[in-house]
Amino acid sequence: MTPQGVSFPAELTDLVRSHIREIPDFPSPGILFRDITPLLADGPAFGALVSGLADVYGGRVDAVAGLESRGFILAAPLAAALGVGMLTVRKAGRLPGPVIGVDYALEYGTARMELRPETVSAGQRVLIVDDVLATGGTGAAAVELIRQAGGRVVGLAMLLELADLRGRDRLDGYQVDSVLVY
Ligand SMILES: O=P(O)(O)OC[C@H]1O[C@H](OP(=O)(O)OP(=O)(O)O)[C@H](O)[C@@H]1O
Ligand SMILES: Nc1ncnc2[nH]cnc12
Repeated sequence: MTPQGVSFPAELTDLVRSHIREIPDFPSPGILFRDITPLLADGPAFGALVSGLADVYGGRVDAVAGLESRGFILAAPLAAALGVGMLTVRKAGRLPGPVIGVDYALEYGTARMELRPETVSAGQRVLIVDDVLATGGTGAAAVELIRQAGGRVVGLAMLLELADLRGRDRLDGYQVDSVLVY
């Protein structure tokens, strides 16, 4: 697949930027945490974000995969707005079986993501959605899971991208669209 990025309206990017809080040394020393809760708490801003994403991806995807847990908050309303199903990529031990799993490293700590392969149809065009692209470990794990389950990853939509952490490099060959890049 040739990655062809989509562009989000500048007003949407500005709206998101103005609703993100930056917290130094959370959840551990040296991490600058980008807090999306002010954006979620602002109804018109959150609505504009979901509408903006739906405008861009409408007609292009058959399912939206949300990555636990903050990715769920964005993926669920987007899937509903697009009229497609939502796939839940969950942290280890949360989904009843049968599941497939992939281990990965985070900016802070390690984790394992799981997916119920029965929720994915063969060849389904899946958009992966998450709030933050940092090292790319979570996104790469999700790509692997969707692929193993028989889905076709058409891209990854990220609310925020922390460019210094080069997560995009781990997603080489996939379309990665970020509303706001730091
Ligand atoms: O690109 P990466 O380095 O993999 O990091 C990005 C991931 O880290 C955060 O999730 P976290 O595991 O902190 O969980 P949460 O969404 O449950 O807060 C964030 O929501 C992304 O999913
Ligand atoms: N710096 C950060 N802020 C918020 N969420 C994150 N997930 C991974 N790194 C993060």
